[in-house]
Amino acid sequence: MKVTIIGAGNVGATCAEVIANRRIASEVVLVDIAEGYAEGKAMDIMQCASNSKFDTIVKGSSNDYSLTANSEVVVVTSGIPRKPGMTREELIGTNAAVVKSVMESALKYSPNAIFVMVTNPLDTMTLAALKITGLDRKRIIGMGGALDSARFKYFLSQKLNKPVYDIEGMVIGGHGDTTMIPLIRYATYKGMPVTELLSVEEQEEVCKSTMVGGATLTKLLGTSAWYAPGAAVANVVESILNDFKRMIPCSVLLDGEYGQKGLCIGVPCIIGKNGLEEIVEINLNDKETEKFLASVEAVHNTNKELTV
Ligand SMILES: NC(=O)C1=CN([C@@H]2O[C@H](COP(=O)(O)OP(=O)(O)OC[C@H]3O[C@@H](n4cnc5c(N)ncnc54)[C@H](O)[C@@H]3O)[C@@H](O)[C@H]2O)C=CC1
Ligand SMILES: O=C([O-])CC(=O)C(=O)O
Repeated sequence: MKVTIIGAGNVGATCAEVIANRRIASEVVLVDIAEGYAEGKAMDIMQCASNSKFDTIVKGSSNDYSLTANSEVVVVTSGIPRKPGMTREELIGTNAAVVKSVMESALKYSPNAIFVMVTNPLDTMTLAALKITGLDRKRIIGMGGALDSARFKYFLSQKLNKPVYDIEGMVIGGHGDTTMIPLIRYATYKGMPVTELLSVEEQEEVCKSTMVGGATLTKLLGTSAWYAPGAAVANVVESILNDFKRMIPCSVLLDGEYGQKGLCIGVPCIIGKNGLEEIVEINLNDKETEKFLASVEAVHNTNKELTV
């Protein structure tokens, strides 16, 4: 099982390390435009192997895509991250050009791959990848909701003072500071609705912290986060390679689901060997529907700036 990761920076290299450490794939190829960088990251990760006890082979390539040939999954993390004070949407110009160049090269060598998009602004870059390649929507999945949901569960665990492992929760909508929708009504602690365990103010605090989770870390770190993003991507890759059919909120092209068409946005998806196996249409109440429609409008507005 071979995975290519384009962009050997913070998120790409972390994802490679998680995939190797958890033995999710047998081979990982990191590709980066910066000369020597991907080779260096790959060598560093491989020098973990004897202590961390994994057999996955991690290779690096300075923009030579022949090494990526016949990957089952291609992860796209290449592009610039935001700096404190910026929105993800401000990255659109630079990153759309990067996505265009890498998609064409990657597809040439791995014509049957499933693509997992990470580059921001995520929902728009996922749509860009679809437009550039003309691939079926099943094969291009944007990773945003897996990360946002992990943050949601973390903030719930902090507020409830319970282990994160005992908490379930999902975030849908756009992967943006104001567009994501933590579904608090569906969140549970061991099956018990968190809405029965937290006050309305506490619930609002958790949702707010989740929505600005990426911005908070960007302010603290000076660049955007990588550990949780890398782990979230690895989980999506794992569900594809093993055909686990896990339900993971991902940004995919809607074709009538949730009453929407022509945009990629986070919705609950069944992720398996074909990529997007199914979109799950959960019931949204009036308030959630209103938030979803606002999120759809915001993502459409960002998409208008796309020139690829
Ligand atoms: N969807 C999500 O949930 C998340 C998305 N992101 C996004 O992921 C992207 C990467 O973030 P980081 O890894 O932190 O950035 P980074 O700057 O650490 O790494 C990006 C890498 O891409 C490489 N690159 C640029 N152009 C390239 C090209 N044409 N071909 C190959 N490699 C190229 C750079 O040389 C760099 O090594 C950003 O756009 C960031 O906003 C980050 C975290 C979460
Ligand atoms: O905040 C950012 O720009 C990076 C990202 O998407 C995240 O960490 O959620």
